[in-house]
Amino acid sequence: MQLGVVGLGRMGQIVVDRVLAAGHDVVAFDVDEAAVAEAADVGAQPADSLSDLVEQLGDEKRIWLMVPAGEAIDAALSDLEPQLGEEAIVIDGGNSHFEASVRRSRETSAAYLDCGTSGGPAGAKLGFSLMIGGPEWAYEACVPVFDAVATGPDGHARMGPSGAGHYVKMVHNGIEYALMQAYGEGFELLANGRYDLDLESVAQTWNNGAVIRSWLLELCEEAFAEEGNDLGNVADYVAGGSTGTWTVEEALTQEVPVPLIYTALSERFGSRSDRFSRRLANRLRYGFGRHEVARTE
Ligand SMILES: NC(=O)C1=CN([C@@H]2O[C@H](COP(=O)(O)OP(=O)(O)OC[C@H]3O[C@@H](n4cnc5c(N)ncnc54)[C@H](O)[C@@H]3O)[C@@H](O)[C@H]2O)C=CC1
Ligand SMILES: O=C(CO)[C@H](O)[C@H](O)COP(=O)(O)O
Repeated sequence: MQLGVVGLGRMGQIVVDRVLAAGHDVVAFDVDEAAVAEAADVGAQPADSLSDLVEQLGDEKRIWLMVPAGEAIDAALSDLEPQLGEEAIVIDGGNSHFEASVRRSRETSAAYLDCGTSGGPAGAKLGFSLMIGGPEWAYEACVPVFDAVATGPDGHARMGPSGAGHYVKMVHNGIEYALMQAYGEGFELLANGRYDLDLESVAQTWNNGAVIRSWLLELCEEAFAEEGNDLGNVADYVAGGSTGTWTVEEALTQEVPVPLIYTALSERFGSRSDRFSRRLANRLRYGFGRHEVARTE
C-alpha cells in the first residue's frame, strides 16, 4: 500500500518509520524541508508540495495528516481539495476537536477518517493506540496502514461515524489529566509526609504488581530517576489544556459529572500565575479574624 504523510514532526516521522518498516511505500511532505529530507533518508519519497505529494500517489490517494490541530488542518485540506475525489481517503491523526472533524468530513469530497492517536513519541517502538471514526469502507481500506502504525491489529478500531475517533481521544485525554493529577497528589503527600522516602523506589515498587501500575507511573519513576527525588528545577507550571477543556465542556453539555477531570484542568490553569484567590483568602483571614497576613517581602 502507498501512503502520503503530511507533517513530519515528532508524531508524523513515527508514522513514516512504522509504515515503511511494514513494507509499504510512503510519500512525505512537510513545510519544513529538513523534515522532508529526514523522511527521505529513511526511505520515503520526498514531495516538495502538497500537490506534488498527491500527484506521486497516483490513483489510490490515502493521505495521513499529522500537523498541529486547527488552522494547519484546514489549510492542508483546502490545498488538497482540488486533487481529491470520493475515492480518496484523508486521515487526520492529530488532536482535532471532534466537531471540527465532523465539519471537515462534510466539506471534503474525500472519505475522512478522524483518528485519535495515543502513545506519544515514546511509544514509537511499540506502536500507537488508534481510535478511528468515519466511513467503514475507508477504515477497512486503511487497515494495513493502521496495523503498521498501531501496536498491531488490536491497537486500532473503528469507534463509529465521523467524529467518534476524536471524541474518544478527547475523553482519553481527560482521563490522562485526572490520572496525572492523582499520581501528582499521591507523590506530593509522600514527598511532604512522615517518612523520608525514595520516590523512584516507591514508583518502581508500585510498577511491579501494584494495583495502580501504569505507563504514566513508569514515567513518574523515570522522572524521579532523571530529575531527582525533589524533581530538581522542574517548574511548578503545566502547559497544554485544550483537550481537557473540550472534555469538560462536553461533560457540561451532556450534564455528566466529571469532578476529577475538572479539578485536574483547574490545577493546570492554576499553575500558570499567582493564585489571586489564595492571596485574597490570605487577606480575608486578616479581615475576619486578625490572623497575620503572609506577605511576599
Ligand atoms: N506529541 C504527542 O505526544 C502527541 C501529539 N498528537 C497530535 O499529533 C499532531 C502532531 O503533533 P506533533 O507531531 O507532536 O507536532 P510537531 O510540532 O512535532 O510536528 C508538526 C509538523 O507539522 C508540520 N506542519 C505544520 N503545518 C503544516 C502544513 N500546513 N503542511 C505540512 N506540514 C506542516 C510542521 O513543520 C511539523 O514538522 C497534533 O495534532 C498533536 O496534538 C497526538 C498524540 C500525541
Ligand atoms: O494527546 C496527547 C497525549 O495523549 C498529547 O501529548 C497532547 O498534546 C496532550 O494534551 P495537552 O497538551 O492538553 O496536555
